[in-house]
Amino acid sequence: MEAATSYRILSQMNLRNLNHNSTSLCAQARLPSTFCNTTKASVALNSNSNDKRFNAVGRLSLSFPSQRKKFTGETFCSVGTCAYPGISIESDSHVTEEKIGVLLLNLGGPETLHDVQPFLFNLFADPDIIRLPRLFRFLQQPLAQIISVLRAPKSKEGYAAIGGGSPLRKITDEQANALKLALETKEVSANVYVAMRYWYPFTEEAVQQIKRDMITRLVVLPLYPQYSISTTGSSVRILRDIFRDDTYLSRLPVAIIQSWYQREGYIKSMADLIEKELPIFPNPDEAIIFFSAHGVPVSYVEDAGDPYKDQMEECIFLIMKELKSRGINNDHTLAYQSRVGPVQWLKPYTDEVLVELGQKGVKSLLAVPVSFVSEHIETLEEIDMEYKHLALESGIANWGRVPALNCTTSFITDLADAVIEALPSAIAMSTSNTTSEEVNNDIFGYVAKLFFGSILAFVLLLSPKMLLACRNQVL
Ligand SMILES: C=CC1=C(C)c2cc3[nH]c(cc4nc(cc5[nH]c(cc1n2)c(C)c5CCC(=O)O)C(CCC(=O)O)=C4C)c(C)c3C=C
Ligand SMILES: [Fe+2]
Repeated sequence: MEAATSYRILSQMNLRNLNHNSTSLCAQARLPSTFCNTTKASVALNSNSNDKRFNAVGRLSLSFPSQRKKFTGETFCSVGTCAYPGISIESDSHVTEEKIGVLLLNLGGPETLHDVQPFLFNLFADPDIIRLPRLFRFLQQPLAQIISVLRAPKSKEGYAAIGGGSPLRKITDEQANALKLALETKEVSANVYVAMRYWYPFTEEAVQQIKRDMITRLVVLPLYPQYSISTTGSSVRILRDIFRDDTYLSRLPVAIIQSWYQREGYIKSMADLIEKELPIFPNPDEAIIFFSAHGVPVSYVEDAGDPYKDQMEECIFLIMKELKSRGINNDHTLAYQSRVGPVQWLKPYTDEVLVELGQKGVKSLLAVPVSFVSEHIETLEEIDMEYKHLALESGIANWGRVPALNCTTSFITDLADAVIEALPSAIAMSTSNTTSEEVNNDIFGYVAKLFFGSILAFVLLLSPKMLLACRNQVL
């Protein structure tokens, strides 16, 4: 679970690496006087979307003017650098010691065939996976029991076909180690922890380790590039529940990276994988680039406001833009795989599109798994076996698939940058995560209600008719 040994970091280092886009910041923050200089001058920092301001007294604050949306109870930042409205790091002494932690969130997977049914139970017992109306929530666990038992044989077949278990834990641990090293290269030492949602190491275990290690600043990094209620949303909800009830954790400064599909490093790494794979085809220019994303039920997007579909489409757009800039102009398409149960899922469905493309005479197709950054059952079994078979059967003669990013150096380096950029925005969870705008609205709303309520009460209670009515009542 823990991919770290010891660490000591000076706050100066956080600031030195604040933003890879901003050379002026690096120059400023490297000054040894960062935390003791009493000059009040502020340095404006430019980043992609956030306005960051640093002043030489050692106070750093961030604001996110236009990116924030209210979203199922979470403060949501679509660019994904940080979830909180603002922070301040203050230091009385010359340097402040920090014990930095990075918490990687992932789904988890059964390690043996024996684990499959209990893993599925955990998954279906999650109210973010099967969304029952509040009134029927008491049915969640019995329903999870039934569905997991019914689903287990099919799932087991899949896991058996890829060696008897999910490779997710091993790959995520390797990513954690690689991220720790990448951070060290950038002079940030940190403990990197892994928290799985539905199997070992569970979120609770990782959080206990963070407490034991007395981490003083935490960056939460979900290993899902795009945000979905069913993935990042669910993991972060659990995390908030655990943190809320704990004195130490509720005061721990935390930055949550909600999504990172727009990051240049990630987009370029995906484009690299595609560029590298295209030459396997007899006519590389003619191969269709076929993005296949894990689906979600349509109701998530249409009723619950899940940004997953929009983010996925934007992500594909950015990858294709990057490829075009490299002179790669292949046709592309996006479809959704891995639907479960009888409800409508995001369309078009991967299996249906493959058949259609085959019927249209497409001969070469490069599959690109895009919603997940490690190999897992849906790449190794569903894509490499089921979909490949279906495609060949449908007349697609040349089949290729780009590997998952796993520990690709450029990708891990970019994750390290994302962590470093998020560090200064960490804020305690016990602090209300409502935005200042919302707080203002609340205050205005409260004052307005008080004002109009008082007038109404005054009019009603003191009007002669009312007084008369009251007197008649009493009499
Ligand atoms: C972005 C990634 C994922 C989304 C969105 C997602 C939503 C989602 N998944 C299910 C049901 C199942 N998922 C299963 C496995 C699984 N799911 C993801 C990723 C996303 N899921 C991964 C990476 C994995 C594989 C883990 C592994 O062991 O390798 C499974 C179990 C496997 C199977 O039986 O197919 C189920 C079931 C739902 C219902 C859902 C959205 C509501
Ligand atoms: Fe899934």
